[in-house]
Parts: sequence; structure tokens; C-alpha cells
Amino acid sequence: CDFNSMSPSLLTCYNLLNRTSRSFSAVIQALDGELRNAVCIFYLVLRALDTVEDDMTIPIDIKIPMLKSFYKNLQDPDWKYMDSKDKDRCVLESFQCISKEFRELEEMYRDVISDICQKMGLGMTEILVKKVDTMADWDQYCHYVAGLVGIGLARLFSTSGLEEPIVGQDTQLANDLGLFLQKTNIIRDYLEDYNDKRIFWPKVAWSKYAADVGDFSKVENQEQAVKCLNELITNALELIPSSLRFMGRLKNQSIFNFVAIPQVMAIATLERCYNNPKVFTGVVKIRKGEAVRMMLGATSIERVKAIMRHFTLQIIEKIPNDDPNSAKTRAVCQKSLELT
Ligand SMILES: O=C(O)CO[C@@H](C(=O)O)[C@@H](OCCCCCc1ccc2ccccc2c1)C(=O)NCCCCCc1ccc2ccccc2c1
Ligand SMILES: [Mg+2]
Ligand SMILES: [Mg+2]
Repeated sequence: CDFNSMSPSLLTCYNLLNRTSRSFSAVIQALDGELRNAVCIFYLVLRALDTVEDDMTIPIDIKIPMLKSFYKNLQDPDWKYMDSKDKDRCVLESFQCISKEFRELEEMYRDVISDICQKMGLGMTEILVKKVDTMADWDQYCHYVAGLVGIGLARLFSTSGLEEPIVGQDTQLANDLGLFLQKTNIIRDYLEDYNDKRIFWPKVAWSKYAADVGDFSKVENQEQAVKCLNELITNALELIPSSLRFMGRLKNQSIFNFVAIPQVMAIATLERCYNNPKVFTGVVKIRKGEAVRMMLGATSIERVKAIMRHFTLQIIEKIPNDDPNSAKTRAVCQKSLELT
């Protein structure tokens, strides 16, 4: 990034990106050409929307109209929000810089960002009132907060001309990219979310193993908790074939790295979490050194397949014979092995 030629407002945007995203800021800044600014602004606009969603101090009757109309703020040079208590409130307080840089993007990028922002905001209002009961509810929630991001990004890739039209047209694969990342986050963040009184684990799953999802945080329920954990990880692993097919279509190296690095970090996280009771006593994170080694390695579809194969074999090694989903987990891993 050539920071010397940036306007003060664009510099502020990259500063906000670095402050609000450890896992995405480096790969976004490495993107080629016009995509870099477009994806940076796309991230900040959606992080601002998500910060409204996450802020538990905003009363629901205020929050719902705020989420539904949020995309309109992109056209309002004066809009900002100073009353948030969320950790990422800086993106709401500096929203005038974000919307100014949004309005300076080419129209074809603005159309994608505004459309996804409107759909995500509307989807978030549905989630605020509805619980995640069925696996379909789980897919729907993840579609709104992450699937739509994948769909928008794929459209930006094709719109920029750096990728073929099919990349942006195949919304199912793009959606699955986001579901894989969000499901991994939800699985990993069980305890953090539960302590924030936020439940994203689907009721149809946890109710097989406990009377209340909070029971998993008690050590006497650890065995049942791990069975539920393994069931949700098995569900997430079913998305790997879509992820590989999406990445197999990419031609631009900076876009490949941008897509592949979060995907390999996610499979590494799922492997660390599988059958691991530590998920219920803290947040299981992969070590920085291991993460950097993977990032440097995930630069071609062959390398990514080798990484996916490595972690899939590790998971197969850990499948307990008495786990209720052992046969399904083995079958899902077997399918990934055939593709890698
Ligand atoms: O608030 C927190 O601290 C955690 O937030 C989670 C939550 O609130 O559930 C939750 O917030 C979701 C709503 C806001 C998502 C905004 C976003 C995220 C990443 C982007 C990457 C590039 C461009 C735009 C992006 C937009 C969160 O950040 N979950 C992490 C998974 C979301 C990944 C989205 C995504 C989807 C497909 C992708 C494909 C390729 C590369 C990056 C991708 C990134
Ligand atoms: Mg959030
Ligand atoms: Mg959120």
C-alpha cells in the first residue's frame, strides 16, 4: 500500500481496518488494484453494521430501524453514531470518513456494497427476534452475517475484471465460503458468546446433549458437551468441497491468498477444537507461528489441498469410537480426502 499518496480520510480507513480486524487486515491490504480500497471499505461498512448488531446497550426498538436503514447512511455525509459501547465503536464514530471513501469508489463497487449492506441489515433484524433452533436457522443466520459477505466479495472479484464472471455468479459456493468461517467462529467462541448471553449453537443439536446450552460450561457435563461440539464440527466440515471448488476457479494470486488464508485458518481451528474439552473452559486459538507458516504456504490450490488433507487426517485420528456421530464424521472427512 502506498500510504504517501492516500487522502487523510483513506488513511483513516486503513487505520480503522488495522484496529478492527486482526485476521483480515493484512490479506485485504495485499489485494491488487482497485479491489484493495473497495474491499477495505466493504469490510468497514459491514463491521460498522455488525457493531450496531453486537452492541447490547442499544435497545431493540432503536436497533431494528437502525439496522434496516443502515445502508442509507452511505449516502449521508453527516451520519455517524457516537453512543456505542462496543469494542469496535470507532468505525461508527468515524463513519463520515468511511462513507466519504465509499462515495469515491466506482459505481459498480458501490452497487455491490450497498446491496449487501441492505440485505445484511434486514437479515440481522430477523435474527434479533428469532432463536437459532434448527440447522436451517443456523445456515440462515450465517448466511446473513457471513454468506452475504462471500457473495459480495465474489461479485467484487468479477466486477473488477480480475476474475471470471462465473466466480461472482455462483452464489452458492461464495455463500459456503462465509458459512465455513462463521460456523468455525461460532463453534470456537462458545464460552465467550455464552458469557455475553449470546447463543449461536443450534438448539436441535445442543438439546440432544443437555437441558440448557449453558450446561456445557459445567465440568460434570464435559462428555456430553464434546459430543455436541463434534456434531457441529462435522456439519461445518461438509463445506470444504464448496470452498475447494471456489478457490479452484481463482486466477489472481492476491485474490487467491485473500480467500485461501482465512479458509486454512478455519480448518486448522476446527482440527484444534475437535474432541477438545478446552473449548468449554476458554477460547482455543491456533498458535501464531503455526498460523504464519500456514499463511505463507496457502498460495496455490495444490498447497491448500495439502493443508486441508493434513488437518482432515488429524481429525480422523481423533474420532472416538463411542462418539454418536463417528460414522458421519468419518464419511465427511473421507469425501474431503478424495478431493484433496
Ligand atoms: O464482532 C466481532 O468481533 C466478530 O464479528 C463476528 C460477529 O459479530 O458475529 C462476525 O461478524 C460478521 C458480520 C460482519 C462481517 C464483516 C466482514 C468480515 C470479514 C470481511 C472480509 C473482507 C471483506 C468484508 C468483510 C466483512 C465475524 O466477523 N465473523 C467472522 C467470519 C465472517 C467472515 C466473512 C467473510 C466471508 C467470506 C469471505 C471470503 C473471502 C475472504 C474473507 C471472507 C470473509
Ligand atoms: Mg461482531
Ligand atoms: Mg455480530
